[in-house]
Amino acid sequence: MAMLLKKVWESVTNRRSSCPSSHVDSVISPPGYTKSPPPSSLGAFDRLPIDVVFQIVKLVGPKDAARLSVVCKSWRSLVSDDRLWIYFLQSYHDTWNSVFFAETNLQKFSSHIAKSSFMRIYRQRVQVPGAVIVDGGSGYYKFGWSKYACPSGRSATFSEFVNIEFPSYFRFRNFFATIYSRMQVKASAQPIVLSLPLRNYDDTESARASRRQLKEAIYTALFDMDVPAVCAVNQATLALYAAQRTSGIVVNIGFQVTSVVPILHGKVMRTVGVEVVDVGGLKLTEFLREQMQRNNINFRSLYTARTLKEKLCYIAADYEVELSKDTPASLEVPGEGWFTLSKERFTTGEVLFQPHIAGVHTKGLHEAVALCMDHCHAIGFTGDDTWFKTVVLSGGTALLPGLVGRLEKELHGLLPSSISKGIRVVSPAYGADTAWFGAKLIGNVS
Ligand SMILES: Nc1ncnc2c1ncn2[C@@H]1O[C@H](COP(=O)(O)OP(=O)(O)OP(=O)(O)O)[C@@H](O)[C@H]1O
Repeated sequence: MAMLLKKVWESVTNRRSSCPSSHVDSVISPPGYTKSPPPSSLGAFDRLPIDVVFQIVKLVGPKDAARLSVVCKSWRSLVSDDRLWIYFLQSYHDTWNSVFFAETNLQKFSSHIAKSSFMRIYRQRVQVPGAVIVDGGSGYYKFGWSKYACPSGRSATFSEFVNIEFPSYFRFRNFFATIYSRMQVKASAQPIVLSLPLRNYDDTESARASRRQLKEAIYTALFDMDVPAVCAVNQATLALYAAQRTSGIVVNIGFQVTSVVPILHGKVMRTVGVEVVDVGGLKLTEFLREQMQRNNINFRSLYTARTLKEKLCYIAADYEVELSKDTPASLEVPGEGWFTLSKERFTTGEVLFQPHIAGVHTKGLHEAVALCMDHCHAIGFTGDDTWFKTVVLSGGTALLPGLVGRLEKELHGLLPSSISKGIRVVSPAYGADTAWFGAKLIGNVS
């Protein structure tokens, strides 16, 4: 292998003087994701099959591949191949593995941006500084950099800012100023990609006005802080992008409520209707606390109940069958001691499907999703009856083990086979940080 690489460089050095040089900047492939035509002559490398030369270039890496492009037209043609740079994007940087999806699927939503070659896209990734990413969840906000693998910080929104969803200019100024100071970055230095909370879902004039008001308050607060560019997208659409899809139904199990959001080609289908269930992560924690108090399990803080919920609870595949089983499990909570839960482990999550057991009078999660699918099917505007059959879960509570299988099972039980055939429930790829990852993906689009 060392010999082969040596040969590449000898060939490069010999030919650099004889070939007309060109700069990497000028290399732009035709629109689309293309394969370059076979190069005319690669000198000594002509004796090797082109696939082998291609493999060698993969091995030399992106930096040296870019250098090869200035040797002559033949090498430039070879190393401009989109497949090579897609390979580099996906293999050389853990945090860039979604760039290919973003560039091929999300870029088309901004028709004014001309398509670039993947070689150019790669170079932009190296040169352009990242964006600040903020997911202002109603329970927990997450912030960080688009170039980083995960959020650099998370904090409880409700305890610090009471409720950031009410469009108050000063509340937003305070919220963003806190984040910029924690990130130790000047607001004017970076663009920001922001996830908007899912509120006022309806397709009515007053709901539209209230969404506009929320956006305006956010934009005004940010531009008054001299932020150079703002991109704000709703949480559900970002969760869908994080699952590398642009159409489907997003089920965001939020802090206070659960939203079932149909999205087609990146657009929330408000005409179909967004279903809202008044159960979220907080309700489950409170219900576990009540059960523990009832069963004389002593603890000091609500955070203990939350930890036990996150570490020991699950969703039963069949609630009635589970009730007849012995299901104890124990966990040590630092500062509080050991706790053992039994039936509480699955009765807590069952509130999502049977809210009445926690005294909440609303439909179950499966019923809300089935209703949404039924509406999507009835409207049927695309001629494609499959786009709504992928259900993408998001939010921390969606991490409860067993949720995917149970939701699929309930949907098959509720819907006629014409609708339920082909349904797939997708677990949240990034749990509570799902919207943050969707925003990061947008922050990385050229
Ligand atoms: N592994 C887990 N299992 C169960 N629940 C979890 C887990 N991880 C986090 N949660 C719960 O998820 C909830 C927080 O979720 P998340 O951060 O998605 O809310 P949010 O983004 O603030 O809400 P919203 O979508 O309403 O803005 C909390 O109730 C937390 O206890």
